[in-house]
Formats: sequence, C-alpha cells, structure tokens
Amino acid sequence: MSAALAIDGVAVQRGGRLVVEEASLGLAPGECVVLAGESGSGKTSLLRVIGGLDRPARGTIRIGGAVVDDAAATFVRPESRGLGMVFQDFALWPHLSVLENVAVVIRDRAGRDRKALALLDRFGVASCAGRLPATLSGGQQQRVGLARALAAAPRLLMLDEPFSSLDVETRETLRTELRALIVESGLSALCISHDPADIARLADRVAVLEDRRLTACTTPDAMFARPATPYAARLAGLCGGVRVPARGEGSDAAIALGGAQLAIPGGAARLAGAAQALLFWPRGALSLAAEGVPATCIGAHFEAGHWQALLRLDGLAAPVPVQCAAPPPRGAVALRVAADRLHLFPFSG
Ligand SMILES: Nc1ncnc2c1ncn2[C@@H]1O[C@H](COP(=O)(O)OP(=O)(O)OP(=O)(O)O)[C@@H](O)[C@H]1O
Repeated sequence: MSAALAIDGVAVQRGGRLVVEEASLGLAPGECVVLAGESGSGKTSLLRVIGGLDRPARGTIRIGGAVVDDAAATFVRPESRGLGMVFQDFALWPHLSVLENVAVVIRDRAGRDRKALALLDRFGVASCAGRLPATLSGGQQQRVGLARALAAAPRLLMLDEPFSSLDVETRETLRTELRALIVESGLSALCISHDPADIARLADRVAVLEDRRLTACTTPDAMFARPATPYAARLAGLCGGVRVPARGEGSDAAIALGGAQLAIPGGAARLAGAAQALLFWPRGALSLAAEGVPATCIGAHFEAGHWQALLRLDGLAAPVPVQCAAPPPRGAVALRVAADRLHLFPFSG
C-alpha cells in the first residue's frame, strides 16, 4: 500500500531564505506523526508546502503515492490533494453558520446537511449547528474545525497546533477524541505541536525540525530511551536540563554534581570533548537516600499522585525536583543518582 504521505529532500524558502533545508518523511496509512520543533523552526512553513499553499524550493511530495509537487512542473492544487486541515486559530468562515461551515466542504450535494450534522454530532457540537462561529467557545470552534476537516473525506489530516489556544481540560478531551478518530477511521495525520502531552497521547512517531533539518522520525518510547538532542529529551518528558562541569575519563564521563564526582559509563563519546554537559534523567533516576550527593531540601509539593522535593545542589543555579514517597524535612539531605540512567549532551554555550 502506498504511503499516505511521502516527502523526499524537501527544502522550503520563506522571505528569500531557506527555513527548511532538508526534510524527508513517510507516513503510513493510519499513522499519526507529531511534527515538533522550536518556535520559528519552520513547522508551519513545511505544512503549508505539503498542503499546497506554498511551493517547495526543492524536493518531491507524494500523497497516497501520487506526486503532488516536484518543485518543477508538477503541482496539484490544494483542494485536489485530498487533505483535511485544522488550524490553531480555527479558521472557520465567520459569515456562515456552523452547519454551513461543514456542509459547504462536502462534495456530494445529496444529503449534505444530514452528513454535516452527523459529523458535528460526532464531535458533540450538533446543538450549535444554527449558530455563527463567533458565538461559540474556543473548544466548540475547534470541534467544528475538526468536523469540517473531515467533511471532505480526506486521506490525510494535517493539524497546525490544533489545541494550543484551548484550556487544559478541553485540550485533553479533544486529544483523546482525535486519537480515537485516527485509530478507528484509519486516517493518517500529521500534527504540529511542541507539547509533550500531545506527543504522549497522539504520536505513533515524532519528527523533529532542528537546525533546518527534519531529524529521523522515531517512536515516543525510543525518543525517551535515546533522545538525540536536548530538545528531544525535553519533548520526551525527561527531567533536568541542568548544566554541570564535565570531562572525559577513558571511555566514561566524569561530571561534578553538587560537589560530588560521578562517573557516567560510556559517557566520554557523548561529551565530544566539551567541558560542560547538559544532564537529563527519567523520573526515578534521582532519589533521596541515607548517603549520596549532598543537597539541601528547600521544600516539597504534591503533584499528580506523588511528592516532589525541591533540592538545591552546590554549583547548580536552579533547584532540582526529586520524586519521593513523603515530603522530606527541610535542610540537609543526600541524593542517590543512578548514573547509568543519566543522559548527557555536550554544552558549549
Ligand atoms: N511570510 C513570511 N515571510 C518571511 N518569513 C517568514 C514568513 N512566515 C514565516 N517566516 C519565517 O520563517 C521561519 C519559520 O517560520 P514558521 O512559522 O514556519 O515556524 P514554526 O516552526 O511554525 O514556528 P511557531 O512554532 O512559532 O509557529 C521563521 O523564521 C519565520 O520568521
């Protein structure tokens, strides 16, 4: 079966400069890929090119196996690409009712309103059918946006930060609904987001735009186990991001943490000669113990079912949160560090 989307060697230019130098990515039918990257890294620019709103400077884009743009003579217009698009700002037509916003996209005129109403019902906004978009809440407008994106029976759904302007609860509900829709309908989706919660709930794989390149697309668990960059470590939900002095010692890396020296097995290669490292760790790799790295507990808070103690360590500007069974007393504590679970990146800032 053809890939739902295949982009090959795509470069994108905005305002006369290359914002994406090289992007290659394939999406299998029924797969959801989250496209992440820092603000300004070119995510929207890449989505616009796939959607046919702009042309690539180089490369080839295929949808369902057919070339829709080859940066030369071949160009299939956006409305003929079989895409459903959902935008951050909803982009509903303000002068049309909710029902009309969805119905107008349905190609087959027979039973248009009935089909539009069924889609609105699926997203829980059928009761808003006669209203204008401006009279709806953000969450309701985004539900209408999803219904409209599906109305043209797309092969591929493209979403540009679809939940970013919604409150936490609506965001969580819509994420779950979208995931269910993708799984049940077999739709493929490419969703721009830099929210780790979107990755956790939606992504089969994650593609990251960094330094104008799309890095290898990987599953969320592989990204958690072996993040390629500090940005990927944050996205994957690892803790930390603290900067420490470091040096190579044979094949290991020796880091200074809170006045103690720790050896990270096999860390020298990852350090690549840098004198400082950025450290990340999975929750649980740092724990309070009877003996270990000296630290000072400055307080604790309860967070989603467990306690987090805030520790100050010598030489670190920011306090380090550490999960614990009960809040420890303030003052001197010791920290056990599972050095083999630390992730290390060279830092040269
Ligand atoms: N119309 C434009 N003309 C010139 N430059 C542009 C235009 N639109 C975007 N850019 C620039 O292209 C780069 C990529 O922008 P883009 O909006 O694709 O990034 P993004 O990753 O989607 O960012 P964000 O997460 O903030 O939405 C940025 O440096 C931006 O300033």
